[in-house]
Order: sequence, then C-alpha cells, then structure tokens
Amino acid sequence: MVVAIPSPRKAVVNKAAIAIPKITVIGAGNVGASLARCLLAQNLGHVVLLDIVEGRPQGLALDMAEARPLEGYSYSITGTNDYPDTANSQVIVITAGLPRKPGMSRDDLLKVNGGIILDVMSQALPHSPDAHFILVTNPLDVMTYLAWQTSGLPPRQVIGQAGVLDSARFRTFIAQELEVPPQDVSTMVLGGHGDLMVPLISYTTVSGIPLTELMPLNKVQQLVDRTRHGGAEIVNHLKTGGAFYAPAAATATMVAAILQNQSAILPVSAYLEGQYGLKDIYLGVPCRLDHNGAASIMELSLTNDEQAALQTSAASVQQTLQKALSLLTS
Ligand SMILES: NC(=O)C1=CN([C@@H]2O[C@H](COP(=O)(O)OP(=O)(O)OC[C@H]3O[C@@H](n4cnc5c(N)ncnc54)[C@H](O)[C@@H]3O)[C@@H](O)[C@H]2O)C=CC1
Ligand SMILES: O=C([O-])CC(=O)C(=O)O
Repeated sequence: MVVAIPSPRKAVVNKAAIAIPKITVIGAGNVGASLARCLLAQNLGHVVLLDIVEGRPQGLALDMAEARPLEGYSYSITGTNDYPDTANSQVIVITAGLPRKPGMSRDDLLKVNGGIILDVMSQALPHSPDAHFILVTNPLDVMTYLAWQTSGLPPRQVIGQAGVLDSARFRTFIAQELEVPPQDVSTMVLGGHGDLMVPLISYTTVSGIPLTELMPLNKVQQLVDRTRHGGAEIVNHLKTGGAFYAPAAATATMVAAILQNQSAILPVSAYLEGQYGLKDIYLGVPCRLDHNGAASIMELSLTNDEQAALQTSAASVQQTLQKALSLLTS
C-alpha cells in the first residue's frame, strides 16, 4: 500500500506583524563600520549604513552580509547613499565626520564636523521624526548640542556617546595594573569628552572594594591622567585617525539599552537643565537609558574636588559651544 507522506507544512509568517528594529549608522568609516558589525553580532536589528562616499557603504554592507551565513546574524544590513532608505529608524547613530590626527585636539574638528552634523540632521530627521539620535562625532558634547538644537526633539531623544568609552578605558587601565578581570572593575567617567573629563574615584570599585584601598593615590592619579588622554594615545599610535573598536562597542551598549528598554545606568552626554548646577549644556552624566532614551539624569553626590572638576570641564565645553555657534552662524 502506498502511504502518502504529507509535505511538511510551511509556517505562515506574517512578516508585517514582526516588528524588526531598524538602526541607521551614518558615516561608514572606521567607527561606523565597526559599529554596524557590533549591532549585527548582537542581533539588535536591521542595520542601514549610510555614507556620502559612493560605493563604500554598499561594499561594506555586502561584505558583512556575506559573513551572515558563517556567523549566524539574525538580521540583514543595507548600504546606501540615500536618506529615504533610512526611513522609520528607531535609532540613528551619527559617526560622520573627520577624525583628528596626532597633534590635534578634538575641538580642532569643530567647524568642519559642525557643518556635517547640521547637514546630516537636516536630511535624516524628516525620514525618521521619532528616532533616538546618538552622536559619536567629535567634539562630542558640542556636536550633540548642535544636533539637538537643530532637531527640535526632546533632549532625552538626542544624546552623545563618550562616557561609556572613557569608563571602559579607565576600567581597562585599572584591571591591567591590578591584574584582575576588567569586568570586576566598576566606575564612571563624567564631564566633557576632552582632556578635562572627570573619572570619579569615589565611585570606583574592584569587586566592591574601593580603588583607593588597592593602590596608592599617586598610581590612581596616573591612571586618571592616562584615561583623560586615552583617545590621543590611540591617535598617536595610528597616526591617520582615532580609536574605533572600543568606541563602536560603547555605542552598541547604548543602542541595546534603548532598544531593549534595559533601564541601564550609563554615563552619556545629556542635556542639563539645572542638574549639577549646570544649564543649557550637553555633558557626560549618569543617565537611565530605556526605550524613552535618556529617561532620567541621576545626580550623584560628588566630593568637592570632583564637583570642581566637573564645573571646569563644563566651562570648557561651554566655551567650545559658543565658538561653534558663532562659527556656524557667521
Ligand atoms: N565620541 C567618541 O567616543 C568617539 C568619537 N569619534 C569621532 O567619530 C568620528 C568618526 O571617526 P572615524 O570613523 O574614525 O572617521 P573615518 O574618517 O574613518 O569615517 C568618517 C566617515 O564619515 C563620512 N562622512 C563625512 N561626511 C559625511 C556626511 N556629510 N554624510 C555622511 N557621511 C559622511 C566619511 O565619508 C567617512 O566614511 C570622528 O569625528 C571621530 O573623532 C571617534 C572615536 C570615539
Ligand atoms: O581621540 C579621538 O580623537 C577619538 C575619541 O574621541 C576617542 O577615542 O576617545
């Protein structure tokens, strides 16, 4: 007797019913391309990689797509030069702009990168009016302010990445010095993303033990100084640009916190409206990050030295911001 074997039933998938997050990365350079790969590896959503250079985002996206069968990403990637392809993104990360070279400060990038940020925002926002924007381009705190100001979005939806990276650097240096796993080190670096950033020694622990119990103060100070110049240290090695693997990992941490509604407490460049005695400025502070973006800013009690250092860092960011506003409006 012949038994008919039923053909396997195909699951009926209503693709429209599955909401796949869409993340756009603008700037397909070192940071942007590394970030795209991190986002795919963490299965955070469909990635759109955009650049002004024709062929570059398309080539990189194809290359990453060809890694998908081997590495098993859940989502795909599109490379483009056209903003309509970014439409309805939940998160847009801006890495477009020049990196610095040895001998330059991040502030030296002000004019050219300021112009790029205004151009990118004017093109990206109309296609994704509800997106969360994460700025990476330097000088970071000022670029984040310009992006927010030009967007008309609530400040919680426009934030900058710096503190997650700077804290990761401080954790690395402490772990190397003490020969412990970096994951055991907990810290937070606040302030502007410049040489005056503020690693918080009073909030730094290793497996719960205050750092000051584990090494002398002069050693702590050396690691603080190395952290403050952590970006320049890599620029001086690479010569043609800056760091990109750790910046990409730091930015992916923020994207994940937003898309997965993690309520994670992270140091991010956020708009201050009186917190820490500061107003109308973007600066690195601890924020709760969830699907509302920088849902709330946490005001920590700081030592007198930390509070003074934060004010000094803020004054420097404010000075650069005033310069940017006059350069870009003249
Ligand atoms: N906030 C942070 O912690 C960090 C910030 N950065 C900053 O990120 C930025 C990017 O750095 P890299 O990726 O190393 O530079 P990169 O030169 O490798 O890439 C920049 C990309 O931006 C593109 N671009 C320029 N103008 C554009 C525009 N109008 N629209 C779209 N794309 C445009 C370029 O074609 C290039 O592909 C720099 O300003 C750098 O200083 C870098 C590392 C860490
Ligand atoms: O130092 C740079 O120019 C890039 C950057 O912001 C960092 O790596 O911290």
